Amino acid sequence: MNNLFPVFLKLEHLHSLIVGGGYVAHEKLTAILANSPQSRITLVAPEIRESIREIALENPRLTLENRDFAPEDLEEKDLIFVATNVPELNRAIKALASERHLLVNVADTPDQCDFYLSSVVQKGNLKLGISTNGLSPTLAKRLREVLSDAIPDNLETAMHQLNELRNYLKGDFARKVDELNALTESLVRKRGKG
Ligand SMILES: C[C@@]1(CC(=O)O)c2cc3[nH]c(cc4nc(cc5[nH]c(cc(n2)[C@H]1CCC(=O)O)[C@@](C)(CC(=O)O)[C@@H]5CCC(=O)O)C(CC(=O)O)=C4CCC(=O)O)c(CCC(=O)O)c3CC(=O)O
Ligand SMILES: NC(=O)C1=CN([C@@H]2O[C@H](COP(=O)(O)OP(=O)(O)OC[C@H]3O[C@@H](n4cnc5c(N)ncnc54)[C@H](O)[C@@H]3O)[C@@H](O)[C@H]2O)C=CC1
Repeated sequence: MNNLFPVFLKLEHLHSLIVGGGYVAHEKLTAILANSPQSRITLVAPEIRESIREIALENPRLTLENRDFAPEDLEEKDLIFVATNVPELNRAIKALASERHLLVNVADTPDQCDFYLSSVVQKGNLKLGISTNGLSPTLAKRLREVLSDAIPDNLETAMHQLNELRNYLKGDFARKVDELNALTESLVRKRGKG
């Protein structure tokens, strides 16, 4: 049983903090920016990889702080990604952040995470997030590849057409639901049932 509650965050409305500037921090950063390029992010670390500096050059909403983490870094932040190579420090940051009711992801420490990153299938406006409840990120990655291939590219056109119809039917909620359900029924009709 997977008890995680999936949500889709508008990271451009939030201010995220990444603590650490190594390989794992780079992975988190690219996962965030691949989905939400307008994210507002501050990254703090005494050593920051060149690959992260290059990303910062192209992202004015990414601020690099080249120094040790300080508790004040948690101020005015919404989401915290902890990825230093000092496990005790990661735990201490998680504790400080939780005192402030912030949501925290601690790299490689699922029991310290308030949320996990998911594997993401993107086809235009369609987005699927995949979680294995932390059991196998590799399976999540493979499923992303399988689903990316299986989902037809022309869904984008259908999505736009349904959106137009949805706007056209605005007003009478019950009628809108009936019409949209009738129109999309063929998408879910079981094979063999006509
Ligand atoms: C719990 C979670 C917390 C979180 O990080 O948010 C977590 C934890 C851990 N990951 C570890 C390892 C790896 N992670 C990946 C890849 C991804 N990991 C992601 C998410 C998550 N990873 C969350 C659960 C997601 C779920 O519910 O399924 C993805 C989906 C999203 C993303 O990170 O962007 C992204 C795939 C993106 C894509 O390609 O689609 C690979 C494979 C690879 O890189 O090729 C490996 C190596 C192989 C392996 O171990 O499977 C380790 C052990 C580290 C060690 O051994 O020391 C831990 C710690 C532990 O499990 O204890
Ligand atoms: N690189 C990998 O593929 C894997 C890494 N891990 C674990 O993930 C963690 C991070 O790994 P990497 O990113 O590869 O390490 P890394 O050595 O590349 O980066 C660590 C980062 O933490 C920063 N840091 C250290 N003290 C800090 C402080 N006081 N304040 C702010 N930042 C500080 C460093 O400046 C550096 O940027 C480690 O615990 C590592 O054991 C686990 C599995 C795989």
